[in-house]
Amino acid sequence: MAPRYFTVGWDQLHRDAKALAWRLIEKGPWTGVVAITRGGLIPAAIIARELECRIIETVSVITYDEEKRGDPRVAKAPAAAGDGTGWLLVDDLVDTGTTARLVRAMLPGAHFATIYAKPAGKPLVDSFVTEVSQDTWILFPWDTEAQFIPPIAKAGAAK
Ligand SMILES: O=P(O)(O)OC[C@H]1O[C@H](OP(=O)(O)OP(=O)(O)O)[C@H](O)[C@@H]1O
Ligand code: HPA
Ligand SMILES: [Mg+2]
Repeated sequence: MAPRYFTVGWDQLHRDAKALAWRLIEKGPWTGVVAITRGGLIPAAIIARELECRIIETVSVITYDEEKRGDPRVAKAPAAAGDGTGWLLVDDLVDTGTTARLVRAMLPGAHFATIYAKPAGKPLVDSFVTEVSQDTWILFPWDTEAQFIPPIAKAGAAK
């Protein structure tokens, strides 16, 4: 398990996705957006809205079961997008780069954009917004919910 967590709320996710859209608008125009599902779906929706892009394609890659990494499996290949030229490929983050390597091989012409990037995956991304350390696990808003936490004094007394 990763030793530290970085919690991202909906507001921050929206802000960071819009910051990515600002970087991408000057690199376009784009034929369409390819979302790497599932994590790339919400970032792709926000970016497509900002870029006024109506064409959305998907590629589904399953690499993790919760925080455990396995062999990447393509559950759905992109139906359109050719070799990716003119298309924007969007994911929530790049971590080890396992997913990115696989998808880049399918769409070598695409511009690959993620909101967050860890050092091992950073060389595989064309555009990103925020770098986090390799030992940080990013908690996305769709994977979390708010819950009660006991006061520090009570938590300390239990030790
Ligand atoms: O750089 P990597 O080490 O490959 O990790 C990054 C990938 O892992 C997560 O997807 P996951 O496999 O959990 O599937 P999901 O998007 O459906 O949740 C995340 O959404 C990225 O796609
Ligand atoms: O840090 C992460 N957070 C959420 N999903 C992930 N998939 C790979 N790395 C991560
Ligand atoms: Mg994913």
